[in-house]
Amino acid sequence: MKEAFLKRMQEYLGEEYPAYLESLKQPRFRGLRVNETRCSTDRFLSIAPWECRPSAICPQSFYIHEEHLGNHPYHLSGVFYLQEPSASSAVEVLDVQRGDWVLDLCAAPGGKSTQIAAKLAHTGFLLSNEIEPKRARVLLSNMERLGFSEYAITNERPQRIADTLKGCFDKVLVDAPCSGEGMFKKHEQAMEDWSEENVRRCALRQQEILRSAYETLRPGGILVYSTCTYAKEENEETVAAFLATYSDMELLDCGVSFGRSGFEQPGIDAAKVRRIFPMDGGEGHFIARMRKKGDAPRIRMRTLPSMKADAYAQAFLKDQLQEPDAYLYTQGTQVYARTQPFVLLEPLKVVRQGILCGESVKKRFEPHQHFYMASVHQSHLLYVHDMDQRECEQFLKGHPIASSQRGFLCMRYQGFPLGFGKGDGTWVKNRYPKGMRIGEQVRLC
Ligand SMILES: C[S@@+](CC[C@H](N)C(=O)[O-])C[C@H]1O[C@@H](n2cnc3c(N)ncnc32)[C@H](O)[C@@H]1O
Repeated sequence: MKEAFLKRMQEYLGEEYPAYLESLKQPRFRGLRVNETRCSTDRFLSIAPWECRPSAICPQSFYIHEEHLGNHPYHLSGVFYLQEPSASSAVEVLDVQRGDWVLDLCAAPGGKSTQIAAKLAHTGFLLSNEIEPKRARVLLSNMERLGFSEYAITNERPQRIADTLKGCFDKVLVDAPCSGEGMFKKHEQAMEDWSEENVRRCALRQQEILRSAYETLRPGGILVYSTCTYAKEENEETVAAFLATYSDMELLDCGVSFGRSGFEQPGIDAAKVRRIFPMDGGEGHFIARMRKKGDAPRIRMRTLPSMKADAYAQAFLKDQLQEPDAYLYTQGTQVYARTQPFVLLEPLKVVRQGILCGESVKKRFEPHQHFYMASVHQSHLLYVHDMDQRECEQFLKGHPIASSQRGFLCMRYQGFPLGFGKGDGTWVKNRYPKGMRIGEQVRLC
C-alpha cells in the first residue's frame, strides 16, 4: 500500500485508522443481489444452497462466502447478479419508481443498471451508457442474461448524451470513474495506479461528467452521484464544486440508515451525503443525492410505430409466442421487440434497444439467445424443455439433450431460462452460445 495513500487515510479516519488497517487484512466482502424480475427473494432463499446473510443496504442483497458462483445455473439464468451489498447502495438512494425514465451514465459492467431495471420491472425506460466499447458489450451480456427488455444501451461520451437528450430523464445516476480506493482488495491494479495526481485527474473528469448529467435531468428530477473511493477531492469536493456551479441544484438527504455522514466540506451539509467504510460492513463507497429545483415533465423522446418484420420473422414469432410482442423494430435482417414503443436515439451509437429476437438468414429465421432469456417472454413461450440437473449440466457444456420435441425450444432449469435448442424428434441440438459454455471439467453443485 502506498505511503502517501495511507497517510491520507490516517488523516481522514483519526482514531478509526487502526480498524481500517485491520479491515485490509480481512477477506473482502462478497455478495449477490436477487433479480426479482426472474425470481422472488423468498423463493431464492428457499432454493439457494448457500448461506445468504441479509444486508442492511438493499432487501435483495445478501452476503455470501462462496467464491465461484459464475457457472451456477442460477447465475447463468439471471436469477442473481454477483455484487457485494454495499455496491447496491447508490441505486437504493436513487429510489427508482416504476414508470421512471432513468439514465445510468457510466454503466458497465451493469451492477447498477441491472438493479435499476429490476426496480423498473419492465415499466418506464432505462438508458445505460458506457463509454468503453468492450465494457459496453459486457454490460449488454449482463442485461441479456438477466432478461430485460425496456432499456437501451449506448456507447457514447456523456456530452453526446447531454447534447441529444436534454431534460429527458426523471432520475440520473453518475457512478463515476474514480481512483477506486475502496476497491484495492478487489482490483490490485487500482492500488498500483494510485497517485495524488490521478485523484486530481479523476476529480476533473467527474466534474465534466456531472455537467452532462445535469443537462439530461428534468426540473424536479433526482441526480445521484457515487464513487468507490475515499478521496475527498472526488467526493465532497466534487459535489460542492458542482453545487456551486449550478444554483438550481440542491443537495438532499440520502434518506437511508446505512453508512455514515461525509467529511466536513464548506458548501455542503456533510450529514446529507453517505459514506460506507469497511468498518460499516462494505467496501468504500460515497453517495450524494441531488435534485434539480422546480418541476416540469420530462421532455419526451420521439417514439416509433411498430415495424413489420419479414415473413420468416413473423412466422417464427407467431409459432413461438402465445401473445406476440407489442412493438417490433427491424434493422437490416435483425428483429427487436419491446413491450413499449421504441425510442429514437439517433445520432447516438446504440448497442441495443429492447430484445434481440433474432435474424432472417437464407429464407429462415435464426433466433437469438436474448429472445429466450427475456423475462417478458417467459409466460408466453409455447415450447419449453424443463431440464433436470444432469441435463442442465450437459446443456451448459454444449451437448445435445434427448427429447421427442421438434423445433425451437426454450431450455429451462427449475423454471429459469438458460437458452435454447432445436429439437428433431430425438435430440435437442444445443444452441447455447459457444462463448458462454462451461468447461467439461465443471461440476454443477
Ligand atoms: C465505476 S464504473 C461503473 C460501474 C457500474 N455503474 C456498475 O455498477 O457496474 C465507471 C465506468 O465509467 C466509465 N468511464 C470512464 N471514463 C469515462 C468518462 N470520461 N465518461 C463516462 N464514463 C467513463 C468506465 O469505463 C467505467 O465503466
